[in-house]
Amino acid sequence: MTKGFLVSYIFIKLAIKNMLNLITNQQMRQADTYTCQHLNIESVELMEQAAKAFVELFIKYSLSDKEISIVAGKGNNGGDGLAIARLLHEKGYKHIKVYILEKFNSASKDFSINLEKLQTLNIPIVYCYSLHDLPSTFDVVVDAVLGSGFNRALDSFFAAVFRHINESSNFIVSVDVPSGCPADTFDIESYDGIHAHLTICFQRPKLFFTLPESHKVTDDFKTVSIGLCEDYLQSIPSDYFWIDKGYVTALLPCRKKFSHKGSYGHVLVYSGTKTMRGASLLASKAAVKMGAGRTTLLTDAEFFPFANVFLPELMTADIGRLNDLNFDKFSAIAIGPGLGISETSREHVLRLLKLKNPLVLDADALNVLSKEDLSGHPHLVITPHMNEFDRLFGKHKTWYERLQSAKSFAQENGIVIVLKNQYTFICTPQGKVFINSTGNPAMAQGGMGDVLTGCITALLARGLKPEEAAVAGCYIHGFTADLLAEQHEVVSPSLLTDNLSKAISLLKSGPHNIN
Ligand SMILES: NC(=O)C1=CN([C@@H]2O[C@H](COP(=O)(O)OP(=O)(O)OC[C@H]3O[C@@H](n4cnc5c(N)ncnc54)[C@H](OP(=O)(O)O)[C@@H]3O)[C@@H](O)[C@H]2O)[C@@H](O)CC1
Ligand SMILES: [K+]
Repeated sequence: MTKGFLVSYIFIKLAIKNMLNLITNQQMRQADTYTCQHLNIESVELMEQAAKAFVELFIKYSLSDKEISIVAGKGNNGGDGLAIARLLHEKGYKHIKVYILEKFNSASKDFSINLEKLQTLNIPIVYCYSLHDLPSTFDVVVDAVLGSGFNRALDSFFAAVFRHINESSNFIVSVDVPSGCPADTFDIESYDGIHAHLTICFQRPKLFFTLPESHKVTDDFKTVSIGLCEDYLQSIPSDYFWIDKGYVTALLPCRKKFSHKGSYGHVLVYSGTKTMRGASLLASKAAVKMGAGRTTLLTDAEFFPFANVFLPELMTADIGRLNDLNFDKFSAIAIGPGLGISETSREHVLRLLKLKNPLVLDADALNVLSKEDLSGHPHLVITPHMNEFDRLFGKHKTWYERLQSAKSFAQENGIVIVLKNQYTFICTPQGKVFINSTGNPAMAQGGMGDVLTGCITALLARGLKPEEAAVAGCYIHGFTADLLAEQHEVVSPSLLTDNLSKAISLLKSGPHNIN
């Protein structure tokens, strides 16, 4: 092993180790106990740290002139709420009122300690025995009724309180999880808990928040570190990982001195039907901007002049002379964007599946296949959206079920499935799911998937493994759009593609401002 290789190997290992593994509520509670024992601190100190971390983020929302109602239960989530009330008071917040729901069998020790501290301050506390003890409207609610200890169906009192808060508040911020949220069971069918505008999670985002069904529970979520032992958390087994910047930057290959175009791989993009060639042009341009050494567009000879004017860097190959084409020279191939559904399309895709070149299948390349066609290729990435996925793998009632199908198929067949979502899931042959943390609604426009296909294919051509190319491609695609969305209401696929290379530089170096 050379020294340079060894250094980058260690760096990548460390980056994986430091990536956030998503864990269950139960495991989080074990981490809570472990941290207290290991650091020799009382659990109430951990509660103080959690409340501080919450407040630090909360004050960034500039709500100090609003009336803040802290609605608390009597477990530790409620204890957090009381500590938050005290800390906001210390920060100079003038309009704080605390409502304690009295329908709990008992109070936790740390709740009681925080209640005692709160009672010494000039903050109104209302003890609520019925719905009538709550005001008719709220401005800002800090929801601290139930957290990870939520363990059974809500009774009519809690359901009525939560309905009232949902219907009569301007802004609801939940502590750790929205009260009543089925974070581990994913059972959202008849949800009657809090619908937060923002949830501030402790230490880890919840897997549930990455599933589209969670829109009933929270509009947005942010995660704050509360000082739990990271080494212990990282040792908890999990199949789900939240992709972060450090992991992706460690994956990206450097452009080295004395390198040349041959050092960065050769991408082949199959062009689509005459009416949808824009899709393959977008994929090709994304491959160029993502740093592939060469990119060739396979298309009809009559289209060569248009392709060359659109993107002079593109090379062209004649689809009419396919039998003369030496596929061995391509380091990675993309097919699907604008392909069209036909028997000929299916023949093209099946031919590519017989080759060993790293391959990305998207859109119509998936629409002409069945799932049986997808096994046996050693370097295959497929990038379906929900409908494409369900056509191949059958209808799914929930996103959690869909995710489980993708996870097991990827593992059983040794392929990478990029299941597109606001938080795209990348399911790997090792049975892991990487969850992409970048991207935003400004990207919702036709052609965006074609750009993603180009990004992933270029990274494959540059030598990344299929799961690495998929993870890095998704992250950079969304990261570029996030930077652009600060200045643009809509981030079109062309705009995103034009800025890919700049965004990669910023990703590696910061600061994160694209202009
Ligand atoms: N993990 C960490 O690292 C840290 C966690 N921290 C915080 O602690 C929170 C977890 O606290 P927790 O364990 O006390 O549980 P919590 O959510 O307050 O609820 C318990 C109470 O609710 C009750 N109850 C349950 N279901 C119910 C229902 N359907 N309807 C009615 N009642 C119901 C239950 O009743 P019981 O089952 O005992 O009868 C009990 O009284 C966590 O989310 C975070 O905010 C931080 O402070 C520090 C670091
Ligand atoms: K809560």
